[in-house]
Amino acid sequence: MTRAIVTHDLVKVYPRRDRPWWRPAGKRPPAAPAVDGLSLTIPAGQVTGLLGLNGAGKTTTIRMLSTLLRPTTGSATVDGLDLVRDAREIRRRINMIAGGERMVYARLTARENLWYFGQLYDVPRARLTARIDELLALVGLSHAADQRVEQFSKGMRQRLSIARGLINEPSYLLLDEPTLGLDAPIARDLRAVVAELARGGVGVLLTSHYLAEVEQLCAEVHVIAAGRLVARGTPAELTALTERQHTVEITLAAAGASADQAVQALAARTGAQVTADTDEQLRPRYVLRHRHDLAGDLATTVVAAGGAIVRLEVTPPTLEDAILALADGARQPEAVAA
Ligand SMILES: Nc1ncnc2c1ncn2[C@@H]1O[C@H](COP(=O)(O)OP(=O)(O)OP(=O)(O)O)[C@@H](O)[C@H]1O
Repeated sequence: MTRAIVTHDLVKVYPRRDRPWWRPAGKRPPAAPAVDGLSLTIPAGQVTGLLGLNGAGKTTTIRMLSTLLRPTTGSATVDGLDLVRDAREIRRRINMIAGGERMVYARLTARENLWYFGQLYDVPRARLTARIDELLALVGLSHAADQRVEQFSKGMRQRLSIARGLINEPSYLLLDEPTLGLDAPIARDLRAVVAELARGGVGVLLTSHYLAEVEQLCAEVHVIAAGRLVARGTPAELTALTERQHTVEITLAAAGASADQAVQALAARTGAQVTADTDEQLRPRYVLRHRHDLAGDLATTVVAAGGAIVRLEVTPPTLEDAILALADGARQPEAVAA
């Protein structure tokens, strides 16, 4: 059996809360599902991204996979174990870290918190003491181990939440915006830890609004919109899928008929869209849009035609463009196929 979390047609409909208690439920339309038939695979040993705009259903999916929320219909397995029937066993193998949430107790010290959660996860006592020390060192809290959490800064609490999420040495780690609100160096350390865990065989599911983080860590990304899968692929594949274009902007020192002809000829030959105007200093400026980066060709052509380049700037398509386009596409009748 390949080790993975596999979901089949997972659906979650939250009960409607906008009905006053005296009004009968019968006539109202049911609430739209927050997750609507989601089938995905989160393999062991890699980081898999789950992306979508606000309200797409990412947190709901993570809460179902962490057994905190029961699916309305559909099923999921974790290394072959059933999400609902084997929830107790699954809880030992899975953990979740949610950014901005402090899933630790203020009245307890850092060490006491980890001891408490370790017991909850049935970590053997003989292992637990050493594990707590390792984790406190990992998140840079060894010096504050015996301080009460109420005296901690926000960043320290978040770091302790990360240690809590790793206490049971999970086989699968569900990360919901894990670096939200973290200082850049701590966020970078956390990314390094996540990459290392994946290399060691842990299966990680990551949601993040920091797309650079997603591009850096994720082997594969699932994009969801309104609870449904709209696309799947490597970050590079998704970026290419949307056919967003490279934009090359070139500014020349002075107007010249042959440089102008050269730019227009290149655009005609490649099928690039071209617009011509002038900058604030009235120097000729051209903007070319094409699926490929034409900067090299453009520079060579212009120089060969005697033009002097004062500025050349390329804007490649980004994963952010892709997510926006995919989410947009999902609202149109013919959605981008997954
Ligand atoms: N407890 C709840 N009760 C009712 N509806 C909910 C509840 N939690 C979430 N929803 C709804 O379910 C949908 C999906 O929400 P969810 O939080 O899973 O999205 P998300 O992709 O995590 O969004 P975000 O990026 O904003 O965190 C939204 O329409 C949201 O309003």
